[in-house]
Amino acid sequence: MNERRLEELRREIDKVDEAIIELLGRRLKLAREIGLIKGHNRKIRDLRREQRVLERVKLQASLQQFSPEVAEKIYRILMDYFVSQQEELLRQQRRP
Ligand SMILES: C=C(O[C@@H]1C=C(C(=O)O)C=C[C@H]1O)C(=O)O
Repeated sequence: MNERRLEELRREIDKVDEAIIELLGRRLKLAREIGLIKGHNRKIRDLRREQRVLERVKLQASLQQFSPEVAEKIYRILMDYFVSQQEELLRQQRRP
């Protein structure tokens, strides 16, 4: 019985993981669009905006009884990645 419940819960976790990755894919598309709007004349990295994102995410994390510190670490990694993807997109645009 416990085994069955464990399998059930793991299937739920798999679904949650799928949703997380799908949302990250959505976030990536949005970040790329923003990168194109910024273009070559504006700095890609916006630390003030990143600070605001971190504040929101940490607040949401605590409302979900999730560690704000862990949420912050995850988001710092994510935002580095999104910035690098925006830069890569603009680099590709420069190539003939
Ligand atoms: C997506 C943006 O570009 C960068 C990436 C951010 C993010 O992933 O949330 C936030 C700020 C910028 O450093 C933006 O300016 O909104």
